[in-house]
Amino acid sequence: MSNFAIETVGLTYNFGSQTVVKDLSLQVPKGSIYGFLGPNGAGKTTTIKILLNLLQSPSDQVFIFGKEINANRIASLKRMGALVEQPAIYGHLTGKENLVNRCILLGIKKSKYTDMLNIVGLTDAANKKAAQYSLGMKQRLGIALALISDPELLLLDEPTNGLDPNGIIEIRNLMIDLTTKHGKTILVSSHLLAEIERTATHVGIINKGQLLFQGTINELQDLSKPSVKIETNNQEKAIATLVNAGAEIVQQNEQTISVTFKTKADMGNMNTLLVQNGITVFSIGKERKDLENLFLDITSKN
Ligand SMILES: Nc1ncnc2c1ncn2[C@@H]1O[C@H](COP(=O)(O)OP(=O)(O)OP(=O)(O)O)[C@@H](O)[C@H]1O
Repeated sequence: MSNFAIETVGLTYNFGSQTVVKDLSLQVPKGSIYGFLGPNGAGKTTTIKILLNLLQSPSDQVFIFGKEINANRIASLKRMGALVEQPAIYGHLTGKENLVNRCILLGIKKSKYTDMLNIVGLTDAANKKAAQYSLGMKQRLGIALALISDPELLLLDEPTNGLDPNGIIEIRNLMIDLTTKHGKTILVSSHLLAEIERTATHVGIINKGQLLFQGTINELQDLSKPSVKIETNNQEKAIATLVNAGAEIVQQNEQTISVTFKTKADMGNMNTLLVQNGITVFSIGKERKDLENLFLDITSKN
């Protein structure tokens, strides 16, 4: 049995003569929150549409819970819920009515709507017209609609786009609840790493249709070279002293110097060296390149 909720194998997709997805091999583990990242136009929405069979993939390139999608279309779609682009909501109906409508359409017990409102935190707004919902509430209602048939896998295309910080936090917490309390797997796309770095367990980064990185969020963090940030009373002299001793300066400004390091002992040695040369060290500490810069590095090199 496959451990992956989604697996693509060398997936390639063209719009006319433009290759939009190139040799893409995604592996989304069951139970993960998989952050599908890439700049605008990278091919994220196209990939999600292929995963939902809204665009047809060549055979043997897309597998949902281990089953080839074209040969198992209905069975695969039953296991997936999705929010792609704008949620399909009727503004003149209340949140409850939108959900009840969907239940009727899918032949699901109407009472299911209460669970859905509860999961997405809209119980208090159940009888309010959806047109009066905030953008974040609309997104949550969209997720409730996607969840109503109880799919194991949710595909969310930029669900935090246009939301204010509170709305982003609500979606973030909802995704964590859905995986930890309700056993779902989520693939969530974004063009901003910062929006998903705190929730994603796994990350796939694409640019121009190609996968540039795939792994756990910790593996992504390990890629950023650790460095030591030093603040002294004489930056010029400190830089000269460190460079003389063979240190690699990665960044410098009026207040601080960042130097690569391998072990804690290196940090101690740098401190001693500076003090012995008459420099006062105000602070010295390990730092990591922030993930957003790492993301920009990865996507701009290709
Ligand atoms: N229906 C279409 N016909 C032709 N080209 C398309 C079509 N849909 C998307 N494209 C092109 O495919 C490329 C990838 O677009 P896609 O929407 O998948 O990117 P994305 O990563 O989701 O970007 P964004 O974050 O801007 O939504 C773009 O160059 C886009 O212009």
